[in-house]
Amino acid sequence: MKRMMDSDWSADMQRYDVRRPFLKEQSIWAVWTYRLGRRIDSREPGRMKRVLTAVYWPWFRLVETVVGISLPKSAVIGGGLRIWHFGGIFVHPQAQIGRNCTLRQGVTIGNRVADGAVPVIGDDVEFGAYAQVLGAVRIGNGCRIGALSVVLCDVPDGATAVGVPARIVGQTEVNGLQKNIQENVSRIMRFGTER
Ligand SMILES: CC(=O)SCCNC(=O)CCNC(=O)[C@H](O)C(C)(C)COP(=O)(O)OP(=O)(O)OC[C@H]1O[C@@H](n2cnc3c(N)ncnc32)[C@H](O)[C@@H]1OP(=O)(O)O
Ligand SMILES: N[C@@H](CO)C(=O)O
Repeated sequence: MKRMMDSDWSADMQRYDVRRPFLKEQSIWAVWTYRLGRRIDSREPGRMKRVLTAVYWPWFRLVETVVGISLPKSAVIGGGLRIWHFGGIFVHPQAQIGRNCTLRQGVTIGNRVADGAVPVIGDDVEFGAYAQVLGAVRIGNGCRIGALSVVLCDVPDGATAVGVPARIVGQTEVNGLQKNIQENVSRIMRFGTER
């Protein structure tokens, strides 16, 4: 069978910058399984696709249960996914995650209520351990979500969101735009006291 090139998987592997990652990082089993599911879904309809899909489901359930990482193949996740550690990681089947994002143990990207809308995550986003991002929120490019934070609102490009519910505590330069909320807030406060 012709080997299919999967540039997203190649990008994932680059982020797992260790020798023999399959022996050292359980999370790569889940990432590999997710990419396999996407490749099967992209095949032309036919008997082979049906057979592969039928075999895929028990394999997916086994890996999901063993490593505690649920990456449904219907979710859209860009290349360069890096998951540190494992356990309690759930991505909603309709979620969208950009390129080069980093997840950690306990992260949930899902809805706020059953059948509710789900997050859209930009590129280069870092999720701290046990971060929860819930509902119809947009997380911009280059954001950082603090450990144990619960994000219920949009987070602009380059911002750091922390706490329950999450608040923005900082913003860095993304795409050439200098933004720093903390600086702007102190400037406004200084202006207020100097008048
Ligand atoms: C086995 C392992 O090691 S697994 C690895 C686990 N580690 C992680 O998951 C790392 C996640 N990283 C974090 O949560 C970090 O604190 C970050 C990235 C959110 C912020 O880091 P920094 O930019 O250095 O922010 P800094 O430490 O200056 O904090 C800024 C403010 O946010 C607060 N803050 C930072 N992180 C959090 C958090 N997770 N929850 C609540 N508040 C937080 C700080 O107290 C500070 O508040 P203040 O301005 O009122 O004093
Ligand atoms: N480097 C790891 C530490 O365990 C992380 O960022 O999660």
